[in-house]
Amino acid sequence: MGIELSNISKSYDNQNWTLKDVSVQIRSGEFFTIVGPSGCGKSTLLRMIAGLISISNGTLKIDGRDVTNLQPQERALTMVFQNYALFPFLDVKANVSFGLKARKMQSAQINERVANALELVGLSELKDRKPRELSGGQRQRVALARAIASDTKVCLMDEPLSNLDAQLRSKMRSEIRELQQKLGITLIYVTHDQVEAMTMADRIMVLHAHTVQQIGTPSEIYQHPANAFVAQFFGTPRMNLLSVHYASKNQRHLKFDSYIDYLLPRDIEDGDYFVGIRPGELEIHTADKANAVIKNIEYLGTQSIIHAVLDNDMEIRITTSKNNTFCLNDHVQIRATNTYFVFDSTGKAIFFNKGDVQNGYTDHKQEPANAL
Ligand SMILES: Nc1ncnc2c1ncn2[C@@H]1O[C@H](COP(=O)(O)OP(=O)(O)OP(=O)(O)O)[C@@H](O)[C@H]1O
Repeated sequence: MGIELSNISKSYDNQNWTLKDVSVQIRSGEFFTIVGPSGCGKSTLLRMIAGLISISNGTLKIDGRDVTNLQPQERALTMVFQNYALFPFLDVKANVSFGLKARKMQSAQINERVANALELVGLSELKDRKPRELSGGQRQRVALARAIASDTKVCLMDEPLSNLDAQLRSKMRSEIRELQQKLGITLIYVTHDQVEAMTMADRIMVLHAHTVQQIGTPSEIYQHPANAFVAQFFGTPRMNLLSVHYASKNQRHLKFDSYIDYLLPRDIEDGDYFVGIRPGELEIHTADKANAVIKNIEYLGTQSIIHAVLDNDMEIRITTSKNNTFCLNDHVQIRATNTYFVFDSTGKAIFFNKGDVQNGYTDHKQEPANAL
């Protein structure tokens, strides 16, 4: 079932917008991730879709039906929460069947659905256990089984893996993705973790400062970020943003040094810009003309992250291969390769250069939010 959000906004206090004008069409069977920093309104948006909180403005349609003002149980969807929301006094199968009993379903049908759902998440053996007798990952699977057993075509998940350790989280990511594909459900998944968003989703919505910053596939968002916020949110370590002041077409006064000079497009207007370069797209050399000093080296096994300070005091991050031979306090020369972005003074992406491809930018960003 497809889900259509049209100019959805939320104000908790009638004075400030927590979210403003969120519009998107989520396709049937799509894995759609909502990502952004803490407090940007991800849970608020999910809860509005679920019907747990009211929508201040805008329209929500599920499968073409206007559900903006309907109760949660009238919206034909299920939700999996961060804390799993299991009943501690009920065993696994009773937790999974709870919603079905509430819907007055026949017990033979309930048993079949519960057995199938537990089979799918690999918990058939543990069906008589209480939640306290399960590991975190197993509890998460009970919550998933409950969503599966309900047999709705839309499932909402709010940071479902945040209580799990890194290894289990990575395993559950692929399990959830596989289940979603197998069942063909539409899944809206909230996370603050850019890696989770990138690895799981068909498409990602990036939220920040009360508005949608960009909607796109993981590769669109990584290759063509709409603005400096999105560019820095995705990718580890973060993209470097180097401020450049372009004073006249004939004479460039750059806060960085002459190595960045040639990166600005030829026909750019006077003004302040940021050149964005991912740490893996910089080269580091021992050379006569040093322009930076190494201040810190993080050894990560397959690569090292070098933190250096440029002659103009700007900090810059560079990733190198595992055979890093540089040392603290080395004077080095840092050079840009030919993959980089240019953002205007507001952070909007206006230009990118990738290998031999140079291009102006199309504007993905929505209009900024107005005050109430
Ligand atoms: N019931 C509420 N009443 C008033 N303000 C609220 C309420 N719920 C959330 N907020 C505020 O709305 C903003 C967005 O909160 P929300 O929980 O949606 O963010 P989030 O992106 O999910 O954050 P996190 O990743 O930390 O869970 C926050 O500033 C929060 O303080």
